[in-house]
Amino acid sequence: MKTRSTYWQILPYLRPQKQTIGKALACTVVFTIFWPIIAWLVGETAKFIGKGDLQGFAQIAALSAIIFLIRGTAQYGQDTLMAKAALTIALEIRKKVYSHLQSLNLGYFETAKTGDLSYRLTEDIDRIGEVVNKFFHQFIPCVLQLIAVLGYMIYLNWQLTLGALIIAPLMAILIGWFGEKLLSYSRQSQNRISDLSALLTEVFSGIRLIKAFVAEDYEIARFAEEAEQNRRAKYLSERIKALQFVVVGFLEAMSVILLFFLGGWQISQGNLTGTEFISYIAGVALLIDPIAITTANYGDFKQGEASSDRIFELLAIEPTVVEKPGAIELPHVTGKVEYRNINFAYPSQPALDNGGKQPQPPLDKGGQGGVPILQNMSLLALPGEMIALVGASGAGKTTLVNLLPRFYDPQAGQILIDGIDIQDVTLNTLRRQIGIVPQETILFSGTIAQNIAFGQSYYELKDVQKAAEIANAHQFISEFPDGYQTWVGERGVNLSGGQKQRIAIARAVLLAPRILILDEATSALDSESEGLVQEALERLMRDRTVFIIAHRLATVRRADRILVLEKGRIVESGTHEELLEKGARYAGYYAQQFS
Ligand SMILES: Nc1ncnc2c1ncn2[C@@H]1O[C@H](COP(=O)(O)OP(=O)(O)OP(=O)(O)O)[C@@H](O)[C@H]1O
Repeated sequence: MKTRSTYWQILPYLRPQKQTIGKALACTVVFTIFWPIIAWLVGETAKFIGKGDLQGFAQIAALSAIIFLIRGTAQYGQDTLMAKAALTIALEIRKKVYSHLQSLNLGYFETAKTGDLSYRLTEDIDRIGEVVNKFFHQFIPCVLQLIAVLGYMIYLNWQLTLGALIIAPLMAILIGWFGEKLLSYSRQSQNRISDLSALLTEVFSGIRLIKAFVAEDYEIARFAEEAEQNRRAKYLSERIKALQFVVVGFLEAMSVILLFFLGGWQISQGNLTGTEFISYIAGVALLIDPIAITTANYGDFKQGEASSDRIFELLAIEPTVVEKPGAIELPHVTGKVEYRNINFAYPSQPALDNGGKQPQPPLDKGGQGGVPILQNMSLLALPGEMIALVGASGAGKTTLVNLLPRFYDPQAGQILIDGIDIQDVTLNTLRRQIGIVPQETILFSGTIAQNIAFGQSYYELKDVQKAAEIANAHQFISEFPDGYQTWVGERGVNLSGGQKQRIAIARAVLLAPRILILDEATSALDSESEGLVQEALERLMRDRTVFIIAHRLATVRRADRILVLEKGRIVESGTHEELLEKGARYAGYYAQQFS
């Protein structure tokens, strides 16, 4: 059961805006004070017109002009100040959610749907901004207007007002019921949109595969099904909204009829004059808008609560890889790496709930992982040593190297670099000393130079160029008309697999880490490209401690040590010659590849 609305969690974001909100509310108060005055003006105008007193009417008209000018100025202040506060609050929440996501560990993103995350970061946060805006900019002014106008009506004739308000509790109950319905349908509808957005991200990033497998029709059907679910959920919430307007409108009309009846009766009893009744009716007319707006607001707030739930659910997920308090900076290392009795299992991951009702419990802190992946793993890599990891798919090679930059933490054991436990150092200083060249190079939107200097806020172009030269990338980059300023990534220039890899190598060269993790590409490159990549890798690896997930025999052969992994254990270790001589697993792989 949900106990407290997640809206309360917006409060800390409101605090820094309290001055702006305060000024906006001051404008609102000025604006509101004029409502009963307007009702009074209507009565007075009717009186002067009824008497044919044009001079009196002219005075009232001049007064009205002044009143509307002041009121307009207050309204402008209220609108702009509130928009400013709401947009800033949305911006702060967006920045907070984004930096929170960046702090989550890699494992989280392996299960999260990227489309869903981007929906939360865009649409859901916008909706929270709208709720804040509407709350201060519409809801509070309307409530104040209701209070001011009702006060004036009670002052004119309390019996009449009591009669008009008889229907109010019934309305409140109905509005509450509609609100709950709307909240539930909005949650469904928002989750559906997230699903749709997740599906689109998946489809467009895998479009090549879809075409290769002629899966277009299948994907169209899948999209149509998701889009239909989305339409259905949205339609249900629109139907509830429409019904709400009809029911509330009907009750409003009934209360007006009742009012006229009671008004006539009060006039006949001599308790009310005709002019007062006109002012009174003007007051009633002034109530209609705020009632309609607050009713609609209530629906909006309930819909917005689903977005708020989804945002604070994200913020409640705790990163599992965190720095210790008082973590030290890892000094410049020589590159000695030691794994001591490491046990590791991937933590069981709760994905974000699509029902959206409850914030998810934080990810487990690594204690109760699932199937053991690495078992009692120990190894020592000396500075400058090149260690090749080989083994069947799923043996745990990637997992082993992923523990070094602390993408995950092991459940037991220690990893030391130059004798310092990596748990004791800051993540930045640890990761900056480990270069990674992944199997598949990701290029971000930006220039080639920015991509090579990725993650560095300041860089010299000459250093980038030098890195590119070492990585055998300078020549092809220079052939582009814009050279290093050529735009890559989305909607940028297309680079071949080999060119991308050389950019990734240049990245690592520029970083100049003492420790290097290479996941050798398995995709076939043309022989020229392969030669250039290989040469670039050789230069990159020189004098560094290298862990290489090796697929090419050439690499394996020249490694200082080859570790053969099987089911999370090192089952063989030695040089190429030693392992061949042993005639066991490695020799088997070798024979298999050559045959
Ligand atoms: N994020 C993850 N969550 C849960 N299990 C995972 C995750 N990543 C890998 N695994 C599992 O861990 C085991 C080891 O995977 P790992 O990627 O380390 O193997 P590998 O030897 O590098 O394989 P390959 O050569 O195919 O890349 C596999 O059974 C895999 O299914």
